[in-house]
Amino acid sequence: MPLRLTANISFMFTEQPFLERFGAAAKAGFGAVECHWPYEFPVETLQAAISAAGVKLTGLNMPVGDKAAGDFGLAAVAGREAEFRTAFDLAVRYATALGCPMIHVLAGNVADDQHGGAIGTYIANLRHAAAIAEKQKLTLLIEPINRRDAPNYFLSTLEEAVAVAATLSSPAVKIMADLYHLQIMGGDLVTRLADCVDLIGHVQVAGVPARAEPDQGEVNLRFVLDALVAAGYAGLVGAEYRPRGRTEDGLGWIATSGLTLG
Ligand SMILES: O=C(O)C(=O)[C@@H](O)CO
Ligand SMILES: [Mg+2]
Repeated sequence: MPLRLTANISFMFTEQPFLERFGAAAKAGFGAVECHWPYEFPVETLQAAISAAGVKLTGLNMPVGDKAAGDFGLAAVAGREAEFRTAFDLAVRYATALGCPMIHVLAGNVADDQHGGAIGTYIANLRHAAAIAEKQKLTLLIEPINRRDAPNYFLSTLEEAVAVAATLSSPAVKIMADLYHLQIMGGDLVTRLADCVDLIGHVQVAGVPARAEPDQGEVNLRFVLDALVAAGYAGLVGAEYRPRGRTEDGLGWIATSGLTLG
């Protein structure tokens, strides 16, 4: 079975206002989309846009806290557990109302000398969220983000994510394997991903280092995706890149990717 591609409409189709991107993705052939933070719109408005476009929303991010003040997630940030729970509840409300099965739980920025303490906060917050997600049949994604783009982000390597997911041992907690971040943080994608394939809940793709269409750069996407399938991965693949030009003009890479759209 070929893997199915989703369009991340927070990076793609940004030529259109947000609500019009569902329709733009559908017109380009996508049957599924994911996004980052849809919270500026009421749930009913999003439901209408998604249903009019005839697409499925497969993933969204939980709120990150005060982005203007430097927040990029709350899960590993000590002292903000109440805020984490409120933000998580909002994400669950949106996800369930929109029929969206996956929520990305962002860890947040933590100073290097605070990492030792932050792991306890991270595990406790994820445990709380996982219990809710298990009941609601949602999947929580944790994503290692590379340290070049996000130097203070708490979760930066695949191996750390594996250790966290293994500690939690919840069917609701999976890793979002974004090949862009993972290539920057050590590469060796085929072997490292195969070693933890059972813990991978979602894959995202972009070219490296440009973070544009994955048809250029240092990763042979087809080779890596074929290896993931051979290792047993059968989930979705999100196109999370910044198009070099107009989004629609840059979709040619899909034809040779082995991915399916519909
Ligand atoms: O930046 C990424 O990579 C993501 O997947 C986002 O969800 C976080 O900004
Ligand atoms: Mg990503």
